Amino acid sequence: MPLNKEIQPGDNDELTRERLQATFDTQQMAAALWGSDLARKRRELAKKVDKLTVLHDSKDMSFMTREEKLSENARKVVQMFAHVADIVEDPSDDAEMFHLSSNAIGHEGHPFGVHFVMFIPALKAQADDEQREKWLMPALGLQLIGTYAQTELGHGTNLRALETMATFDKATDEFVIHTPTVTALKWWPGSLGKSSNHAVVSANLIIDGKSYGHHNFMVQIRDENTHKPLKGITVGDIGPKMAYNASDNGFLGFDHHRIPRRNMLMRHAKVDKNGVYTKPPHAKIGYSAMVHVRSVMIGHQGMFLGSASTIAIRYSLVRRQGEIKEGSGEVKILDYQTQQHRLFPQLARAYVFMFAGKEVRELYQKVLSDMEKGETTLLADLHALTSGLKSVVTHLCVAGMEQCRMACGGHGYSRASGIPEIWGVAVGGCTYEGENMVMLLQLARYLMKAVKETKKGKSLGRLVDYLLLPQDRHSLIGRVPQGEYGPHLAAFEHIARRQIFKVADELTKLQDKGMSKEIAWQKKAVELQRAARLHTRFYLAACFHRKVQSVVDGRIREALADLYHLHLNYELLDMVNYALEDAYLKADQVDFIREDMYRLLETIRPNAISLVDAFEFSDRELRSVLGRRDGHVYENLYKWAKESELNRADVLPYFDKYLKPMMLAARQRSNI
Ligand SMILES: CCCCC/C=C/C(=O)SCCNC(=O)CCNC(=O)[C@H](O)C(C)(C)COP(=O)(O)OP(=O)(O)OC[C@H]1O[C@@H](n2cnc3c(N)ncnc32)[C@H](O)[C@@H]1OP(=O)(O)O
Ligand SMILES: Cc1cc2nc3c(=O)[nH]c(=O)nc-3n(C[C@H](O)[C@H](O)[C@H](O)COP(=O)(O)OP(=O)(O)OC[C@H]3O[C@@H](n4cnc5c(N)ncnc54)[C@H](O)[C@@H]3O)c2cc1C
Repeated sequence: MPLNKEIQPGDNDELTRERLQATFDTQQMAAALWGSDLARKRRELAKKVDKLTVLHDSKDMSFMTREEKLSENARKVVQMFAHVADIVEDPSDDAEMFHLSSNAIGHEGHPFGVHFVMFIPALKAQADDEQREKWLMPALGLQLIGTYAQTELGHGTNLRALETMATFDKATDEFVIHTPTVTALKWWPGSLGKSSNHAVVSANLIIDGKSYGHHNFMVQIRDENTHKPLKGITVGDIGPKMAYNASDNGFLGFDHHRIPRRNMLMRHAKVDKNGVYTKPPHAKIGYSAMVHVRSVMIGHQGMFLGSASTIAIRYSLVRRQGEIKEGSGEVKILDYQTQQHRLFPQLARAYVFMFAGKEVRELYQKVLSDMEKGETTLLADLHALTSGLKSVVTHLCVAGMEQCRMACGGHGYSRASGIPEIWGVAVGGCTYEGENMVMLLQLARYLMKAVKETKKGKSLGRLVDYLLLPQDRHSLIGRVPQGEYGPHLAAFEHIARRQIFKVADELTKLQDKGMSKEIAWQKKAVELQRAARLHTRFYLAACFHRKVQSVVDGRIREALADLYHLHLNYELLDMVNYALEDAYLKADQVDFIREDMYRLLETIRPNAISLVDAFEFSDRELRSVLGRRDGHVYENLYKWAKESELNRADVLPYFDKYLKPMMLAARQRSNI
């Protein structure tokens, strides 16, 4: 029995030969990646979606207009929910539902895009019991479609500057929701433009002329039957974007629109009928829906990079171009060292991002259940971790996906590769849920606090315990027996700790000279975000280490360890300047890291296809001609191109309208 369970009759022989080289069982590797239960569920649901033709794309989405895309995904999402009980084991399992959606709908968006990822999590965390009964139950039952409307035309990052007002009117026991300026228009919320009929709206709570900062309110925006905007509400689509064009991100304005007092989400903060305000147990508890998305994004982004790696690696085993040894025939492009160096580190990143995604979800679930009991101690740790991971992972994902695209040469640039679309979706993640630089600075705030605690001999939390450890002056990389990678991980730790303390000291020095804390922060902001990045990259490497250690099966552990060691080498080289600055690493050690990385590229090469097969992306989910599981790329590229709307006729009207008259006129002039 081959270890790669992907082999099927009719496959391209080249890929079959590659698959037969695997040193591990792909289904076991899939279990390590997704968790065994989810891997099994994914496999089963993909088979069911294959059989349900109502869930299939009616044509390739690349050839559709925006309106066709919106309508197509609305059709499929409705069918998906109609059949959900036959396809998934547990419709309340977000991970299983995400995979169903990924197979049936793809990642370009659909009318329930924000409903499940923000609207429902906001209700779960912020609505009180009575409000949950009123809105959460209908929302889960798909009786209404919700969105999360926080960002405004003028402000997205600085939430304190949001302008939308919710003024309490004691006489009628209502809030008056109002958009005072054009910059106060809500701008960007997903599925708002044309699909949603309800929104969780962030607005400044004003009672008796006093502002209490922004809070969340439930607002019905469209009539349930006619779907027309309610009186006092202006709503529409904000236009095409880089990607996500099957999502109707929208704008929303209110003209003194009245809602009942009980439409403020009141699990934590409250306003009674006399206008008496009760503070929440934590000032930022109302930000929980954002933290939710940041926590799910990590694994999803890993999946996007995993998809791009699958496409590029499979294609690199089908594509032959040039010879390595003259006269011995063209080689598969994956046999070039440069191609391996371009792709395998991206594959390793995809793996670790998925592992980190799982860890962060576990912490999120813990914080959520704590919050239910009014306990918020771990909220700051979760905010710091998700802020750093969100920023570093999205940044590295899009950089990695771009490598995957370029590694596919010209065909990578075609939409047939599938990479442009997932790249466009993934790159949105650098901006939404907190612009990356801003979120890195949030983590930096936490790290600077951690330094203060460390100086008192205390730790701010588990994630920064390592700051208490003494700093080694020199690395042991290359000075310990071959195959020991402890010093590599120690180097990540050293680099992060040094940068964190360095910038903390620099801030202190500036303040000691009389500079205000805020100005000193500005002077050191670039260094601070670097500290946050290095801390997060250490977290990721340590997470990879934890995962490898936890694997029981020897073959899986060995194959994963190869990827982990490649990750350590590649990432260290990427940030080697930090280790050279204080002579922690010497030139010969850098050479050692490089040589070991090249060795690992060769070690990983025979397992390459099985490492990507282990993601178990179905062809339907991957939506890529280049990344087809069976490797039949060329004939299908030709078939795909023939679907182009431009091929509907040999001659298109613009020829007769513009080009022909121009050429005729040019010929006539030349005959004169
Ligand atoms: C399928 C794909 C769907 C995609 C859907 C996308 C949806 C969206 O994009 S929704 C909109 C998302 N918007 C954002 O993410 C906005 C980003 N901005 C912020 O989160 C905040 O404004 C901020 C964190 C940058 C600053 O907040 P602000 O309230 O102004 O901060 P303060 O200076 O008052 O306080 C800082 C203080 O608060 C702590 N903190 C901030 N956020 C949290 C949190 N979520 N949980 C816990 N603690 C938090 C922060 O750590 C500071 O603490 P101290 O250092 O102790 O003061
Ligand atoms: C695909 C997509 C989907 C979205 N979906 C939703 C949604 O469903 N609901 C919703 O409410 N919003 C949504 N948004 C909006 C999104 O959350 C915001 O765009 C995002 O938070 C960034 O805010 P901004 O646009 O105000 O950027 P800005 O803050 O204007 O950022 C511009 C630049 O200024 C810098 N900057 C800003 N503040 C600081 C600072 N304090 N320190 C240093 N640099 C700073 C940034 O780093 C960046 O370089 C979505 C956005 C996108 C792209």
